[in-house]
Amino acid sequence: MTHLMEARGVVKKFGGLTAVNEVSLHVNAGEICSLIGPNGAGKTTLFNLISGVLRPTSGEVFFKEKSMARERPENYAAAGMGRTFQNLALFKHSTVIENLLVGRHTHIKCNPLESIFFLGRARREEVAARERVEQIVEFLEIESLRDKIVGSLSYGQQKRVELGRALASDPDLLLLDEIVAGMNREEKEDIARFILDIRDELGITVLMIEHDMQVVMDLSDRIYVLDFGCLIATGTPAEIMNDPAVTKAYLGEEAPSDA
Ligand SMILES: Nc1ncnc2c1ncn2[C@@H]1O[C@H](COP(=O)(O)OP(=O)(O)OP(=O)(O)O)[C@@H](O)[C@H]1O
Repeated sequence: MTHLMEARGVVKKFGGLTAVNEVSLHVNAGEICSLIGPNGAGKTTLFNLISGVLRPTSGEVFFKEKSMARERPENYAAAGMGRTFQNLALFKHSTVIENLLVGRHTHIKCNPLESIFFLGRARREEVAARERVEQIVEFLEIESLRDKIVGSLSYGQQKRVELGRALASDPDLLLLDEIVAGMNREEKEDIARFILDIRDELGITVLMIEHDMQVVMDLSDRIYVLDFGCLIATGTPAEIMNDPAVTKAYLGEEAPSDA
């Protein structure tokens, strides 16, 4: 089977520290996969390597079977990779709609002259962008927030807008970095439902870093576990829950035996 995204033997060193150590993983089209591990395990660094924010010290990332080694970071969205960030990456003084339109910019192909005079292709692209953004607003149930300034929204609402911004680029693979962190139970349940719908209704594959084990166990088809930069386990939620190496990484001790 060909993988939508594959990391092969990826290493990232920061000076003397090996943050990601020979990690190989893949995500198949249509899956929801999670990347978990204790604080400092290397999850965000690995996400940054997958999404082109960082270059690996060695190893390679493939997306749609193409090596991304020479791809410029700004081309990743157009290639079909969308992501959210652990710390919100929104324009706080702009409205929700304006933020979502920024996420749509990868689909704008008109040249500056067409854009200035708002003619032909520029007009068609603008109309298409606004239509798509309105669909996302409806999908994420944020109609009442559409004209609000992002900085005035609650943290949970802003996270939902950031999810919308990532969706606006129509990604094939969506990378979610701790999307439910800081949310209350109700907000988490809403986002969990949206993640399932993103896969089932929009057909978008998801790879997420998540500390909330309830969300991880409920949503994931497969889970990868990192510890000290190394991949220590991979499997279904049931397999991961019963893996002694995972318990040891989280609790710092061997899992109790059945005996
Ligand atoms: N730019 C950097 N320069 C130096 N060290 C870094 C850099 N980025 C990350 N690190 C180190 O790499 C290791 C992995 O960090 P990373 O943020 O990837 O872990 P994480 O699993 O995402 O942690 P958390 O769950 O706390 O977000 C840590 O020891 C961290 O201090």
